[in-house]
Amino acid sequence: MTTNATPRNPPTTFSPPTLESTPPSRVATPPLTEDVPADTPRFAELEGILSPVLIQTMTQDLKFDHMMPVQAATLHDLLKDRIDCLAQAKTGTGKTVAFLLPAIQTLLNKKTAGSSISLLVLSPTRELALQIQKEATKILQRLPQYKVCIAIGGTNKDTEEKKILAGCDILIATPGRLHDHLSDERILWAFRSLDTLVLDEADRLLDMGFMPQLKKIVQCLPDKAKTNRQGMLFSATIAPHVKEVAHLILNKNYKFISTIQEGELGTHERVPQHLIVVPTFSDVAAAMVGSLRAEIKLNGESTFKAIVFAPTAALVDFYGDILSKMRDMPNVSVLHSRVSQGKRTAATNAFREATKGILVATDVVARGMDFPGVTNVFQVGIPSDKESYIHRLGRTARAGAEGRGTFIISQDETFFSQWTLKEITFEKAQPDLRATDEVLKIAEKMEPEQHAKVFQAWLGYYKNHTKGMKWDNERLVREGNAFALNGMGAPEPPGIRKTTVGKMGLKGVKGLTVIPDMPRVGRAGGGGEGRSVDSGGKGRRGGAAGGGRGGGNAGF
Ligand SMILES: Nc1ncnc2c1ncn2[C@@H]1O[C@H](COP(=O)(O)OP(=O)(O)OP(=O)(O)O)[C@@H](O)[C@H]1O
Repeated sequence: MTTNATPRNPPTTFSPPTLESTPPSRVATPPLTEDVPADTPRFAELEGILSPVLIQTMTQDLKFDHMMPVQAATLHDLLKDRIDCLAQAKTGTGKTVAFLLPAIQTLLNKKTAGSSISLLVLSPTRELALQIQKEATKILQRLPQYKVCIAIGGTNKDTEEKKILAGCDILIATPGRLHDHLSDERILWAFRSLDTLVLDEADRLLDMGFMPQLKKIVQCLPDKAKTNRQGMLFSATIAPHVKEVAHLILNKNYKFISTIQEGELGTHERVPQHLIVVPTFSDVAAAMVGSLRAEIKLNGESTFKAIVFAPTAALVDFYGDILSKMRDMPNVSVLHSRVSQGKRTAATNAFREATKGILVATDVVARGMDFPGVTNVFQVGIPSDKESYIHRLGRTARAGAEGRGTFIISQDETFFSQWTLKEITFEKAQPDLRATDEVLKIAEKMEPEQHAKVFQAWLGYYKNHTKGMKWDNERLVREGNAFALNGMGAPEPPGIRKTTVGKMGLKGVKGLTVIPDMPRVGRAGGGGEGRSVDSGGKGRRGGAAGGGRGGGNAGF
């Protein structure tokens, strides 16, 4: 499949600095403490392109002075020429405004408030959808007659429906819930003259996990050519498959605009990335504690705000429980898809507002989430892929701020740092394992059900990486058993139900304790038993029972 995509075509109207040239000089933009480049155009200079009211909002309310490079590089194509674009820029560099501003101006140019949906933005997670809704509402604060609605999973569908039907100009949605809504004729009708369709975190939405839903959504929408609908894809990473499937949303002759150098991995130069390699999986949690303590000391406790990423929901709970039992840690919260939506939203909002604290999370907040003032990102265990590493790290050092990254892996996972992330020059640091006994004492006291969950999640996750680690299934089970005994302090390796063992592809593997399936009476009991794999990535859904469909939360 070929497209006529133009590789990194520098924009013309604003002659913004191409990032390929010298690094831009910087100017402080109140009230942000971060710096933004000074040699991009100012919002105040956009008269005749943007409505005066939007310019006032950007400059007086949001106090944005200069455009960020990706905003300058795309505005002309997206707004004046209304060209379909695939846009790439590093994490935390203002992509949200880059797509919202031209799309909102198009809305103002074309529609009176409440007439029909003009802009649809799709997001891979509910949290990101809520954040984009907030951002769009801020941009429209002087035009409150235009309504920004939301369609995400885990919330009341009828309430959403009523709001959409009451006159919605902009809809921010996750694919699963939107698809559910589209079975309603009245909602379909609201899309009759859609002007703009945006995929934020496009490469995630266009990967295998979301593709079937996305195809169905596009089929439901009015014909792109007839309605002259514009397509925009934005992401910090453009995985190779994206250019092949971009035609689902974009015209054949779409433009590819990137502010990232070719061959560059796309992480910020100013983020020191530390690599800590521990001898075995059982040492990972202690190294995490040791490294957190060192970074808290370095940063100062009063402003230490960190996200600790772990591969699966069960491992997030495991690390979260350990950290929250340590007196010297700031407030610890956890976030993953098994947490109820109400708690997820509360935890997200609280962490956004907090000046200090630790959020332990899965990839559910890896992409797009803008938590101000995150000083550190820790990745504990390998992520599912290179893109995930980049997006997770991008939760710090946003909009010109400083930040630090720490990647903690066991010896067997070093294939990932050596090969998958070969462009990164890591600063190697020695593990501090002084917390080993402390961690083990806390882990030993956990309920057998929690040990079983963590063990099962661990096996399920690393089963997907046996090739990289050059392990066979027996080695996987041996390592898992050692982790259960030495890392979790379980009295013996937990048993796994027969069906689950089958689903994991571990039938007949030596060293596993297989326990009989639960009798099939309803869904009660078991506290999470019956899930096959508590998977963390790439659209693989978790197990069958209990976790809910996730409606666009990608099963993390
Ligand atoms: N022109 C600007 N001047 C100053 N700050 C800005 C400007 N544009 C956006 N910002 C701020 O920069 C921060 C990062 O922006 P945003 O969240 O859109 O990043 P992103 O590129 O989408 O990141 P990610 O790849 O993680 O999704 C936000 O707090 C946003 O309000």
